[in-house]
Amino acid sequence: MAESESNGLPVIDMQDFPGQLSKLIEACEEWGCFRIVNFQNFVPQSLMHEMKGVVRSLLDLPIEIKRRNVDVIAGSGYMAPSKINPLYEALGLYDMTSAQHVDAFCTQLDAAPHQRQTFVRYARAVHEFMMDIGHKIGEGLGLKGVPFVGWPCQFRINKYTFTSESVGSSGVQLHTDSSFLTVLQDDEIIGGLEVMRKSGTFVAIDPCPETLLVNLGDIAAVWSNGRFCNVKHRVLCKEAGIRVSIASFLLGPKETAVETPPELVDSEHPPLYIPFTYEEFRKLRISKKLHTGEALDLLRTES
Ligand SMILES: O=C(O)CCC(=O)C(=O)O
Ligand SMILES: [Fe+2]
Repeated sequence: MAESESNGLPVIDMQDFPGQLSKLIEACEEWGCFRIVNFQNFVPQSLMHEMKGVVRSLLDLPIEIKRRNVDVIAGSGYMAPSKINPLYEALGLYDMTSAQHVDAFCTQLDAAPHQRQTFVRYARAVHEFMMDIGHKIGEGLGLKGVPFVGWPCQFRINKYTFTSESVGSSGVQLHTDSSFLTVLQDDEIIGGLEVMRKSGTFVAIDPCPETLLVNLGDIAAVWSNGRFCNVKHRVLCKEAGIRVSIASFLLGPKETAVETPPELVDSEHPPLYIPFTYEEFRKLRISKKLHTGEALDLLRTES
């Protein structure tokens, strides 16, 4: 798949490294979003396919069961269709790197043994994949250490009930992810995702089976000292059908402040943000209702 087939969205080939390091960094800076191909040694197609089946059946459970999926941190559990997002609902868990959290989620939803196994395999595979992308980002920036070890990973499965009557209305409103990096297995048939370029224009991210999408979030903008783009995105209903996506969010350091690697700070690039933890940031975003990255402006060194 080439950029010309993806509305200009960069396509990163996992089997072409270190050749694609500079392309990867440019994608992080200019788009904050890219498609990935040839990652089968991390996340096999068969596992993506099986996981999609599991996710569909969990999202089809009766609402009384879905409601058992309570929040561990604000916004981590079940989200029922609401006034703001009537076409959307989601299930999720706070940290897919924790066997206990995955187990608790599966128990809440009465998952069958084969569903649990698929979930555990997917969580492990996607986490390793995220760490590898993180590693490559570090390498592309010429960093010495390997960051991102021990960072929690939120997990969310999204269902959009699109009908011909809802075409043109919003599935999920414009937002940035609060995370450092999000790996998205988007629906392979039903489109609707759009990313906003820095210029303000929207680009449709059309379905592309057998690939994964990466979005960078607010923590990536902080961690990179303003170099990386926390991409704004939304989902619109453009056609009738059930749209299902699987999102895994590498959040930020667990208890310590988000730290910019020293290589990215110098007299020409002074620190842009005061030190804060991911948890503090998440609370600020929620309490101020700032979901498109503006919460970062409250944490700038000169504000
Ligand atoms: O469903 C999608 O394609 C996007 C979902 C999303 O943006 C999110 O879960 O943060
Ligand atoms: Fe998102």
